[in-house]
Amino acid sequence: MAETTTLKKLNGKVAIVTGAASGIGAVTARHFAEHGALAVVIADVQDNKGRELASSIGTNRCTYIHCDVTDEEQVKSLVDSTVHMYGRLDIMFSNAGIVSGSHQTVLDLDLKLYDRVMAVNSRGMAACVKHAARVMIEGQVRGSIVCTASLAAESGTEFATDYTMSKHAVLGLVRSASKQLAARGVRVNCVSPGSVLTPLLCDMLKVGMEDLGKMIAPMYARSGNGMLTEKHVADAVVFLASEEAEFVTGHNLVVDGGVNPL
Ligand SMILES: NC(=O)c1ccc[n+]([C@@H]2O[C@H](COP(=O)([O-])OP(=O)(O)OC[C@H]3O[C@@H](n4cnc5c(N)ncnc54)[C@H](O)[C@@H]3O)[C@@H](O)[C@H]2O)c1
Repeated sequence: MAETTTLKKLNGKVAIVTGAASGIGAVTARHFAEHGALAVVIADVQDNKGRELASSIGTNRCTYIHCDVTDEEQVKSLVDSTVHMYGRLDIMFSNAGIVSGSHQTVLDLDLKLYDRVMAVNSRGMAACVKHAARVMIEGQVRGSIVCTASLAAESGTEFATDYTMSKHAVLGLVRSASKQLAARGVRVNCVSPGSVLTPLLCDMLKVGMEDLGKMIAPMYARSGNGMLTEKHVADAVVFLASEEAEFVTGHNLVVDGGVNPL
């Protein structure tokens, strides 16, 4: 009984998770439900995967909404529909992200790919923070917004210039928004995961899931911590989203087990 009570850190909360059809977002959406969230809205562009996840969590408290975060109208509509269906918005986990299909060193920067990465990872993130914060303030909710940054948010990389720039921008957004929204009762933080086995990292490193596992396992083996998984990141997001973190805002919570390849 005591165990069940301590697990429910998000009792009664209404949450949106973007980029929730896969990887870190999918595991976090499920984790929100396990932590007692009243409702979890899964937002993504992968409709089949998003719908399957929503029904596996349970359609009584989980809904899938198609939302391309590069389109501000779709983001506004996602937030408004959530408030319409569930009466409020307590938590926004703004997590959708992509990488370019090429290595993107500065000398070879393909600016069309650059624009796409910035549109999802930076502009999309800003739209989610903007519209979530507006409805939280309007509903007088002491809300929590958590964005997904990256280890690449605070360090340069050998390649992926566009991705690195887009994640640096997330830190600027979180630090500014947290200052602007503190007096209105809305907290804004981010998580910065190390390498996690997801389709995004496969795309970035141009390998399949099995080979990716073989590539990153030795790095984690050296640390003695075991592999970093989506669940470790989800635990950090639940903490930031919960009232346990009620005095935490403007923070970048690095989740890498002390193994930082950058
Ligand atoms: N996997 C890692 O090692 C790692 C490390 C640091 C940060 N991150 C960040 O974690 C976040 C989640 O990535 P992941 O690793 O779980 O990858 P993933 O590819 O499994 O998930 C990303 C999700 O975002 C969705 N998405 C892409 N474009 C979208 C758009 N325009 N609108 C809405 N949804 C969109 C995808 O459909 C997908 O479901 C990203 O922001 C990524 O940059 C990942």
